[in-house]
Amino acid sequence: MIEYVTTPAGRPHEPQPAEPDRPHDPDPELRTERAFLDTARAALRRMHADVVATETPLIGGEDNDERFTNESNLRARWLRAQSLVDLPDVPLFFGRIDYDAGTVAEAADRIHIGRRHVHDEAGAPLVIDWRARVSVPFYRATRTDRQHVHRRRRYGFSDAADLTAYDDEILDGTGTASDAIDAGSTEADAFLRAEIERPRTGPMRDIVATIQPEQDDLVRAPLQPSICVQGAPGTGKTAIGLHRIAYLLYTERERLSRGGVVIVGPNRSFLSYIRKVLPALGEVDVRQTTVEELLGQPGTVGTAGAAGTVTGDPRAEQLKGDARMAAVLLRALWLHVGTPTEGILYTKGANRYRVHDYAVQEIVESLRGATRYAPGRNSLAQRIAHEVLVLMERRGESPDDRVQNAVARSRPVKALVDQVWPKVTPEQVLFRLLSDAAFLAAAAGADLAEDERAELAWAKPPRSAKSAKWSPAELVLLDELTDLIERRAGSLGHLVVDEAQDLSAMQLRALGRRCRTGSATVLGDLAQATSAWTTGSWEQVFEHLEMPGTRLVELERGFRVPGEIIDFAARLLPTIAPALGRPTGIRSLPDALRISSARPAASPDPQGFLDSLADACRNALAGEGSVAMIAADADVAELRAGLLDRNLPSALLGSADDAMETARLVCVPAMLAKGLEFDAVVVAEPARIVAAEPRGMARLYVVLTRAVTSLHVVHAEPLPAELRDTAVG
Ligand SMILES: Nc1ncnc2c1ncn2[C@@H]1O[C@H](COP(=O)(O)OP(=O)(O)OP(=O)(O)O)[C@@H](O)[C@H]1O
Repeated sequence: MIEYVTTPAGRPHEPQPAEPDRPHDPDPELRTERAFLDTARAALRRMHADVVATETPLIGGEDNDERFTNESNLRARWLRAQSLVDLPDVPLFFGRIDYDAGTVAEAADRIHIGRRHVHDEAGAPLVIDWRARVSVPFYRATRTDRQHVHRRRRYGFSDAADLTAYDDEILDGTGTASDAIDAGSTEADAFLRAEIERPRTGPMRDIVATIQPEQDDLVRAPLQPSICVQGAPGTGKTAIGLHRIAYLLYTERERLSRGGVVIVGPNRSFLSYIRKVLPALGEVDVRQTTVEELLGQPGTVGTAGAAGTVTGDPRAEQLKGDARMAAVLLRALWLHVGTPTEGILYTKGANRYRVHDYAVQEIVESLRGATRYAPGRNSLAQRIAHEVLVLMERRGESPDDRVQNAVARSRPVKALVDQVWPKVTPEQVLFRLLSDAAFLAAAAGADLAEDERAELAWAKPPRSAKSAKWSPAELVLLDELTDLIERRAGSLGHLVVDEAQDLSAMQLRALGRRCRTGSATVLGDLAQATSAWTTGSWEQVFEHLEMPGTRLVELERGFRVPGEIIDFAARLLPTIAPALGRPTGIRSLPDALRISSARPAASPDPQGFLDSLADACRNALAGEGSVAMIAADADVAELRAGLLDRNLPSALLGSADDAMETARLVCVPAMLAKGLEFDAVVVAEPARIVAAEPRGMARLYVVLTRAVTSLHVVHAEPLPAELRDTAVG
């Protein structure tokens, strides 16, 4: 429970950083910019203090509406204060554009662009939000299409967010020779490279200072239609999704805050990795969750779990994620509605009214499938009651609505409804489906073959629906049944689904249901599909989400992985995703890839292998930034113990949310590597990663594409054939 405080002295007043002590800088322009930064930070502190100091008026009274209004007002102010906290390590602005004189009405021609809007006491803007329309040319203007921009300035900052340098691009060629470095984009590329190569020390950072034009196009795409980004590893999909949320909250805040915005990621480790991006962009109210949590299934998948995790029999779990299950469940539910063989006799005083079985049959048939299951039960009771009322009227009575309701609730009507259209829970229906072969056969119709039904059914059914321990895939089926029984309100304003290629058809249906009136940003890479139930085509994903008009965009320009590494990993593509384009890396690092054969495969020697692995890790740790040792899930603990024995302290990813921040060397089970990145990566024994699961080759592709600076593959067993014969040594 969050506490909202109304007094100036109370939280959420965070400590605000003071201006740093700086050595005197000889460059007057830099001095001016630094002074401007100080002014802007002071203004932000004042804005924050104003919000904290303002009393939120509370409405008296204790009824629900008044309490709700008070809570909402306090929360809104709390959120506003949070969004105005000056984060000590996040620069307040990162760029500036100088427009041609007179371009921007009611504002200066020179604007500083930052993560949020800052204004002075008189209300004049000091820093303009990057999301504002007037900021767009910062990202889009080129020398050939300069959009009235004369100069684009980018700033360099120290780790403490102190301004240390600036670089200018003069787009109209009127600058001095020294200013006019290459406006074509060498400068921009250098900035981008520096930003990408800045060593990583923990969670993901925002990319707001260097968003590329093709990314900007997606970040600023309107709320409708939904968009899907198919992108090779490191093309910035996750970054785009997060910045898009921040952008949409800026342009459509009211609409979105009504339904809410949710980002769905593959597992807790990934969510922990991305958790700081939106707060750095001033957005503190976005739910970041896994599919399991969103479906209200906490605990089914723990820290180490992942969407696409198969906990039961893999083939059965795959079938349970199959789109055909939607039809099977629908039939299974409606099979509970029987054919009435008797009518009812309703008695009131000396009068008796009979509704015949054929009349009840007609009502049941007209309702079957025309409503959700639960409201159908009520309708049946009401329609029978209506028949009774007609009989009453025929006898000259004049019954009103109250009489109809009383009849609908009467014992004979209730008994008939319970018999013909029984009350059921999702658990009862699924329990029956998976434990009663005849019922499953009837519900399956032509949708499931006999052998599939045999695989789907429980080998050892639990004793009752109540004592069943549902697997993740079964919980998704329960979610579908819940909606079939009583329609769910699906009011999310916007949904971002990352690593969407791994979701089953039934999971996608569950997500789409929660966003019936909103829109979605779907992010993923078919080549990184590792779950058994992946649908394999984006068109099918849109169909399952029930978002047929989704716009599909493909990105191939990779920012994370150097060309040398992506070329190596891409050798797997003809095997795992032959239809996809070949990714490229925007950077080339000649020594980025190393492959070490630890011992001849014929004489495996665990100690020798561990020594080689430890050497590779030590070597990686000699560079800057984060280091990961990635191995098959079953091997990680043992390999980590071997590294610890060799004096290499490390954290185990999945053991705690902040594992990536507690040690420079992180041991990562291959299953959790998706979506993450590290400056240096050491991969242990690729063949075992491939052998560990049916789509092991795709898993290896994921693992090989996590490195920003260096990848070292250590193996004793032969490499997969696609990766052999490399000149790298
Ligand atoms: N325009 C950019 N400027 C600076 N860094 C960028 C830019 N675009 C992407 N990056 C960086 O590249 C890395 C990869 O980005 P991201 O994780 O969003 O890629 P992805 O497509 O989701 O990758 P994957 O498919 O592996 O999950 C991140 O460190 C991100 O910050």
